[in-house]
Amino acid sequence: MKNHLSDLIRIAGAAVALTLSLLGILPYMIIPVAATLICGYPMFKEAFDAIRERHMTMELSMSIAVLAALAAEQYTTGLVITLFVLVAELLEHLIVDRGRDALTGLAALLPQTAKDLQPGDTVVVRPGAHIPVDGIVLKGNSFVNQAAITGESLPVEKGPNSEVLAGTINQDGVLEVIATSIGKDTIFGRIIGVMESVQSSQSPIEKTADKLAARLVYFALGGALITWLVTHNMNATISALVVAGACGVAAGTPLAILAGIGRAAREGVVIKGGVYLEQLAKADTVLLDKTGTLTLNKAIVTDVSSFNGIDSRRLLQLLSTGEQHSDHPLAGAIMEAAKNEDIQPGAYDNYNYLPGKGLQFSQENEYYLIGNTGLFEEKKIDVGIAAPWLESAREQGESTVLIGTHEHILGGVRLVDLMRPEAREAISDLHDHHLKIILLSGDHTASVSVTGRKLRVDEAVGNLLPTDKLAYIQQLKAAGKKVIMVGDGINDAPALMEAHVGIAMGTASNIAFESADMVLTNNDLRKVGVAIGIAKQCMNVIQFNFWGTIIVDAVGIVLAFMGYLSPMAAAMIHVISELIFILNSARLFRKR
Ligand SMILES: Nc1ncnc2c1ncn2[C@@H]1O[C@H](COP(=O)(O)OP(=O)(O)OP(=O)(O)O)[C@@H](O)[C@H]1O
Ligand SMILES: [Zn+2]
Repeated sequence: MKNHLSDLIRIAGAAVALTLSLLGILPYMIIPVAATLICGYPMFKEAFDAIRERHMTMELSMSIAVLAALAAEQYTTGLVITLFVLVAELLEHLIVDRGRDALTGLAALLPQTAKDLQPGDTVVVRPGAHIPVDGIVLKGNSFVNQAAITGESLPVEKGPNSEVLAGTINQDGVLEVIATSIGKDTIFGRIIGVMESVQSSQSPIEKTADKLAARLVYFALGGALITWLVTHNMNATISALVVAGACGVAAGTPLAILAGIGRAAREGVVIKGGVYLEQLAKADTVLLDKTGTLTLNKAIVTDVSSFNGIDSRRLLQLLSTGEQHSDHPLAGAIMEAAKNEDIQPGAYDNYNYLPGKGLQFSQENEYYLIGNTGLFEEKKIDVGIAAPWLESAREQGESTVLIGTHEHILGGVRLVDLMRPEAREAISDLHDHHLKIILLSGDHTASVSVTGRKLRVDEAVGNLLPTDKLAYIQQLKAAGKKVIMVGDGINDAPALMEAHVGIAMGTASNIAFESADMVLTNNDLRKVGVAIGIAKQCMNVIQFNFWGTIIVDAVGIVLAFMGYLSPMAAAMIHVISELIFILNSARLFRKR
């Protein structure tokens, strides 16, 4: 605010001097010249710095114009141009700061009390209070307003075992919460961290904007030079210098990016940099992981079958022994099924996880395999006896997990994974953005195809190991595709990093937050389409400002050359057109 105050004092000073000299009260040149030089000091200083750093800014062409006016004894003109520049800068700062405050103001919400807390501590949150930590509810029931973080407009009901997020507001009940992360490690803390880093780094389009702004200064200088050489008309030359603005490009571009990222954050999408906003707008292909991304990670065992006469309780017990430490979604379902039958997992001697295939373990000198058909084929174990059972599962779009020894197959379980309720709508939104949608999965191709047909995706590819997913993306990129990958962030980390834009689901996983370029904080798949819409709107605004500025500057210089523009009219066009472009960017802060 303090630099705004000095701006205001300068503006007032210049305005008083202008009024006095217009009224003829101060006929001497000394006052308007002194007022111009003193009030215009910040502009002259920036122009001087620009020359030293060999970096073109509009302050340079404006300063040349003002000095030329003073030299030609057009004191009023010099003062008016200075006044316009000062007013324009002040308005521009006010608009940009207002936008920035809307985002960094969030940081003030990060509860201070959290500093003394540790993960594992219990906090009591009263009605109306901000929840200070990310955590799990131990006791109590309440509705919580999560709009600031996930963009959900309706309060969300919370009870024992619900997850709560720092920075959200507890509405009506008392909640006892056990902290899982605090301060900067909370989702809210990370969002703020991302916002800060976005403001300190430049995306490619911002660099383009800076280059364009510099070219426009050369353009103005060149236009003025030609005008002087051809017409020898000082007024026309000053007008040519003054009419060309570039702030709509130079300041409007970062403002639009910030606004887009800020709006996405309020919708529950954290975007880690302007570059991803650009990539989102250009994307033509979306790859969706199946398990955990399109499905809820809440698989249910629908059938346990034995193929060699082995008792089905014994089968479940072996399965739970193998799966007890796995965090694969299918493992969770198997553990749940065993628990429902009061079956306890047993002890094992050796254990190996086989990514994308399953696992093996040994117990009392017998080796067991648990996993997909690919794993059994690899170990040359005949699964012929299970073929009809496998086929009927796949026709239903169900997943299967087989269990066997190294000699023969013992049995298998069928599982259904519940589809996210919004998956279908999310996919149709993506189609509306003209994207090609491909389902990628480690699950069997037949059941992936069934899911793909249900969801109306363009292609469905199964039997992919995590490395195959990576290769698939590399292939698309080599073919010139702009690829978005949406995954659940744990086994998809390499694919998320390889895609132009990697989007992770989920609030909890650390790995997701690190390896992805974007995070959907509320797991709502529809927000991918929302983010793409915001990104496209942002890029349209930026392009509009680019072309608008080029056209206004070019037409202005031509009019000045032809002698149709007074310096005052030129200054007016410069300032008003720039303000329009900056307001065009600021418009993005508003919700649709
Ligand atoms: N712990 C496990 N127990 C049994 N089978 C497993 C296990 N882990 C992996 N598998 C088998 O390997 C396949 C591929 O696993 P992976 O984790 O690569 O993909 P996914 O998460 O199942 O599917 P998606 O690629 O759609 O997320 C699974 O479909 C399953 O058949
Ligand atoms: Zn300007």
